[in-house]
Amino acid sequence: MAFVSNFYSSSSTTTLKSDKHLTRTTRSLSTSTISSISRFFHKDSISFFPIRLNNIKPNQSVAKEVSSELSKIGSGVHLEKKGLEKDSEVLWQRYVDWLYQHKDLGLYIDVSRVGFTEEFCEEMEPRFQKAFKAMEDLEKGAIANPDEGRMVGHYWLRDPLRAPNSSLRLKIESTNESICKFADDVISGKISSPAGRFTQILSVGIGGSALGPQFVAEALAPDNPPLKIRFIDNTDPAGIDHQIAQLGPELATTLVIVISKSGGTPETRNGLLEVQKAFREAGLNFSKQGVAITQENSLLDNTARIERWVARFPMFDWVGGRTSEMSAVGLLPAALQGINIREMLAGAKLMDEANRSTVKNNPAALLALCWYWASDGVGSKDMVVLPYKDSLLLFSRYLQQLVMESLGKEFDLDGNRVNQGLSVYGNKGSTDQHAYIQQLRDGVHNFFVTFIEVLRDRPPGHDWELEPGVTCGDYLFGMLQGTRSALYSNDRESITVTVQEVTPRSVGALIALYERAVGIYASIVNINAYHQPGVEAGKKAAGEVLALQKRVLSVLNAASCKDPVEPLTLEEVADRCHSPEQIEMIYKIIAHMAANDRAIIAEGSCGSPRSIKVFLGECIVEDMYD
Ligand SMILES: O=P(O)(O)OC[C@H]1O[C@H](O)[C@H](O)[C@@H](O)[C@@H]1O
Repeated sequence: MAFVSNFYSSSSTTTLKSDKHLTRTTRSLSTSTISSISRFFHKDSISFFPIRLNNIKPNQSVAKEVSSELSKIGSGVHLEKKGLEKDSEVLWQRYVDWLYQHKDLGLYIDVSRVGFTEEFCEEMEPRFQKAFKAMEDLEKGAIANPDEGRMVGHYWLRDPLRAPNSSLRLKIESTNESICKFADDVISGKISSPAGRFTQILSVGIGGSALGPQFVAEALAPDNPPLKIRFIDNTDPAGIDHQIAQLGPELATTLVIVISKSGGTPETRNGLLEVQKAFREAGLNFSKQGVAITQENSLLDNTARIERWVARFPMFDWVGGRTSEMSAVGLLPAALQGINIREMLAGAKLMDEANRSTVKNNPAALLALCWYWASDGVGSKDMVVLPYKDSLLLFSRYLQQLVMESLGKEFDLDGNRVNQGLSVYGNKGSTDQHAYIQQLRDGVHNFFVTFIEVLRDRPPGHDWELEPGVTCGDYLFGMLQGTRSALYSNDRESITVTVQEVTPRSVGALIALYERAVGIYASIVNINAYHQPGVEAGKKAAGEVLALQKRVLSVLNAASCKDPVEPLTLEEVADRCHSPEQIEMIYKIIAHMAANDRAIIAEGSCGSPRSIKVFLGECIVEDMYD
């Protein structure tokens, strides 16, 4: 507190005029104090100008302490922002100095609106060197996912020569060949359904086995693809019914691709069972229309082999679900929609090559640097991803899994509890400007933005001016630039990633960019990006709920088979299940069954749980719930 007051009184005014001024007024202060103040002011209060002070260390706790002390001072302190003119000069220089360009990909990254300093970069350098070394080892086949004892090989998928041995290389190459051949044969009608040429794809999968294909379909599928794609990515019966109903008679010419690395994910299994039922009811033979993408010898693989499905494609042990877009998971659906998957792979490969460089020339490292700066290396700010292009709508959803499942970890690699993460959300601009940008500009300052800009508005020859000198795309451009400026003027940081066009090549590059940024960031914060131990907890609990439901059904069945029927209270059900401590869950199970006409509330109502008496509508003599 004292040093903050002194700082202000020594500067004789509550206005900071320049960085030089800041340097002068802080000369007499200790290094750590200068560090704290400079980082705090620099980042949160005044501007994002690089401040050149020696020995500045990123020190979150002190910066936060300064922040809190300043907030106590309250309205007594008014910090004037730098004049716009001056800002624009220095900002332009910063823009030019830091602009990243990948010539072949036509991709740019602007980090000038993130306020990291040269000193911060220097401080971070050792961590980046460590991360680069870890990435090099990973690419050479190290066990980069120690908890699961696995290699992490998604980079080999687009550059098989980098695979650590020839057997892996051949597997990748032959899989890619067979994907292209299969897609060609399906599109040409050489491989067809009993009812004729395939016209539709129904993709059944969840998480990493759905989000990439969904994103790519939305981004790249032509207006009239050879096969249209639909997705079942949940165990919501109404959602599944909707997809099947939308297919209608075309179910007979639908290629069903079931995607699951493990081959045992419940939602995907349920989707498959529901689709198979629909096939039976339509008098269709599922095995003539089913394709499996899964690990060799998984339950799904064995089922597909035994039932002689149309085709099976491998998922490799060393490719995680959330980084599987360049494996059969993403490539097969894309190829079937007429998307040039060779170009996707080429874009990703070019990006990977660029990401083997030093920080300033390494686009993924630049992103990781910005993420670290903006979120204090602890996820203190959310990442809002705003593509200004409708076809990239699902990018943020795709990134949500890639980033949050990779970085959201309880422990670091040394076993310390760190509760790391980086939250991601966003849809698209300018649409979101009419939804939540108000809060971003004026409200709680808990985020930074990544704009995704696409320079080409629409294919050449189609543009027109809807008012003199202005096209529809100019508005979109203006909205992006305006929002970027408006956010910046209120000290909200942003990154802008620019691509020329949304093409298979640029989409491949974007995916590769973020895959690598996540890997590097994980290294600099010392966590395992490639496992997901937390996901298991929910799955295990869901299994326990379903096991309890079977016991409840068994108890209710026994009471419902009595003559006369014996309606039971919740307490009675819980006692007979030997689970009195589970009474709340038993209530929820019964309320769910009652809402679906599978249990009958004889007395009372679900709104007052203690009043309920319940029985089953029918008695099953041979209890099959046990
Ligand atoms: O491909 P699957 O084995 O069916 O897994 C699908 C998804 O399951 C879990 O939720 C994992 O956390 C995800 O990373 C994975 O993508």
